[in-house]
Amino acid sequence: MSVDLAHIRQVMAEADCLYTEAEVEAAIDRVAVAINADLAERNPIVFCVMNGGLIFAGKLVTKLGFPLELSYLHATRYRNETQGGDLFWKAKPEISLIDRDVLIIDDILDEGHTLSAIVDFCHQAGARAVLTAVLIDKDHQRKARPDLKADYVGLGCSDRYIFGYGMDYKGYWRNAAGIYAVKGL
Ligand SMILES: O=P(O)(O)OC[C@H]1O[C@H](OP(=O)(O)OP(=O)(O)O)[C@H](O)[C@@H]1O
Ligand SMILES: Nc1nc2[nH]cnc2c(=O)[nH]1
Repeated sequence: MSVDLAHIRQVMAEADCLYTEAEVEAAIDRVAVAINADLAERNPIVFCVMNGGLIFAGKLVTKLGFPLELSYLHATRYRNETQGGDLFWKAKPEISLIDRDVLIIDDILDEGHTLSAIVDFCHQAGARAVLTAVLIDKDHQRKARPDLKADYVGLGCSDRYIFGYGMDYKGYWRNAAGIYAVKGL
């Protein structure tokens, strides 16, 4: 499928900026302070959820001042679309989780099916504790479970389709240095 780059550029030009780069960086700092306070003695395995978690995870882990192991996993249910479907595992963790404390880092908690499935997987794989950090939590009533929350949340947003800081619009603008909402979505 060919990509209409003019459309991709137009989406950026018309988008609403929800958070500037400075605001996102301040949120990442706050999350790092909380995680440093909680996990410094727990020798965690930290997983970045690809692709969207890449920027948040990369920035966050450099602010964590304690020993940790860093890896990635790849589960997707949007696959460059703006509507979610079934969860598809592209890469499961290979490192043993038995009796380990695990921190999952992702960009967004939307309906939460992705994070729930990843947390369940880690528990089934023998993790002692599974904690979650998301850059942004979307506010609506469609969570996979009503009580679904991440342990560490940088920012909140209204129920719109957002991109930037790792989050894509049709595979693009993960590189945007701010968090934007698509006009009309
Ligand atoms: O809370 P949910 O409704 O499950 O949605 C959140 C997930 O959706 C996005 O992933 P996506 O499947 O788009 O893959 P990507 O990370 O490669 O963009 C995002 O990175 C989260 O992992
Ligand atoms: N880019 C992006 N990915 C998502 N995955 C779930 N919700 C969203 C969203 O609003 N934006």
